[in-house]
Amino acid sequence: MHLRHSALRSFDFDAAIVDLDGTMVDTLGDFSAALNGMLADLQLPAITVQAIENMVGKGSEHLIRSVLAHVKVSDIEGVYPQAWERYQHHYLAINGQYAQVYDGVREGLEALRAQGLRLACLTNKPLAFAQPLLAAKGLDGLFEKVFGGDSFERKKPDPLPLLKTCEALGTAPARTLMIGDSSNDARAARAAGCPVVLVSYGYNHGEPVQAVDADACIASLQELTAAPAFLHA
Ligand SMILES: O=C(O)COP(=O)(O)O
Ligand SMILES: [Mg+2]
Repeated sequence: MHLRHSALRSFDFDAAIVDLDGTMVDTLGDFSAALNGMLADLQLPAITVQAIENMVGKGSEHLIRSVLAHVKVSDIEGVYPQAWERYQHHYLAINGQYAQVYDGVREGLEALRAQGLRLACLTNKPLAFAQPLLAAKGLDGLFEKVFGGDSFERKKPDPLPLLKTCEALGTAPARTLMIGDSSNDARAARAAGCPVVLVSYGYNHGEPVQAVDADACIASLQELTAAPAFLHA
């Protein structure tokens, strides 16, 4: 594991807050199926997975607006209500069918739990999408709390969802590790006062994740437990 700040070793964590898309589950196939179903219903051109990848991470509202702009819709706000209705319809119909849990996720999280850490999932995805996805992938039992992009007034990169999640767990932000895949997660964590580790394999808006200000960058969640000093200095 590449640690950028040796101070991280001095932390003894009570909990971890784990991002969903791009961190635990590769959901690009689901996003592609739901968005292209929506576009077909609206008689608009299809979008590639590569283009979608750079738009994921800031919640569904941002995603739909970005996709409509990408296919050159001029009246985005006029089309938005129907687009959102069609997107929800398609997403809920396929949720998890074209998505895969990344290697090492289950093992890494189980090991954190075995070390006594409490786990919460915090995603910018709507809660109504996140809960069935975690259940479909058999990950739901790992988490004491699950919060979505619509659970609080503001989404990541605002610190509010992290602070609210710490409050729900009853843990101090400085003793609660954020595990994510994008600058959204890192910025929210920094502002909330949570240490933050990013995975190298997710979606970071088309930018190299190694350039993001975080405490470590890891290739698998299993690395968190392969270096016990990281967790219990
Ligand atoms: O924007 C999304 O729907 C995905 O968000 P997440 O990376 O916070 O899970
Ligand atoms: Mg993510």
